[in-house]
Amino acid sequence: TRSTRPQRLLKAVRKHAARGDPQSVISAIDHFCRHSEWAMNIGDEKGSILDSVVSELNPEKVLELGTYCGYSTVRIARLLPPGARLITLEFNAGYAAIARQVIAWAGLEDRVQLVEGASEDWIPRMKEHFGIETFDFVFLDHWKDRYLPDTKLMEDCGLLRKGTVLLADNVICPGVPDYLQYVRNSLSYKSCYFKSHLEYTKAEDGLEKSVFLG
Ligand SMILES: Cc1ncnc2c1ncn2[C@@H]1O[C@H](/C=C/CNC(=O)c2cc(-c3ccc(F)cc3)cc(O)c2O)C[C@H]1O
Ligand SMILES: [Mg+2]
Repeated sequence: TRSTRPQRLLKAVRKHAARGDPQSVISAIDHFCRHSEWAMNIGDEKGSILDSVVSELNPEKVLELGTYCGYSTVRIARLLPPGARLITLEFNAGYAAIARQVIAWAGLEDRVQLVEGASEDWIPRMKEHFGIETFDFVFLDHWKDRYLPDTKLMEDCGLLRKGTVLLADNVICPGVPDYLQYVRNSLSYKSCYFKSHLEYTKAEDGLEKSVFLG
């Protein structure tokens, strides 16, 4: 049977990236998506904004919602100190299988825990199952209608602390209007918009950075 796009993306990583070299994995995926097949990775332009937010924050405990092929997982994990931990949630088994191999090729499996399952099932279990008190940084890039309910769920589960940073992809395209309205009007967040472009295209998109005020 025909291979899937994530399988072809992994093949391109194995062919063009050096094992243990996260930057070459990132470049191989960006090249594949720009010249072979578009895929919904955050990409190089918005990825540089993600890099600057992570580097400035130096987070110890990171949560990513929506792993897909692991592109943003690699972008974030490569910037973390070895003691730091990134938990990434992905409910599609096929995507999870590819992402595990992409993360391993980059040599970052010691910092990343990929959990297969739905965010709404795992967010309430972060404390008892992973011993997480609160997250320092959360990257939202899963189904767009899940951003707001999952943010409220993280608040209710006490997983956010004063200063926790939420960074949301795709706030223009495909768009997350309910989430944007919430973080921009809630007294519990200080929010700002980073204008950019939809990965590998000229269409407008952007990231919303929201700091939880407690
Ligand atoms: C609730 C939940 N729990 C765990 N994993 C979850 C989950 N919801 C989705 N996921 C997983 O995240 C991934 C989903 C991501 C959704 N992202 C998107 O739909 C998405 C779509 C576009 C886009 C833009 C313009 C176009 F013309 C076409 C597409 C661009 C992007 O950057 C995106 O992230 C894969 C899925 O299995
Ligand atoms: Mg996205």
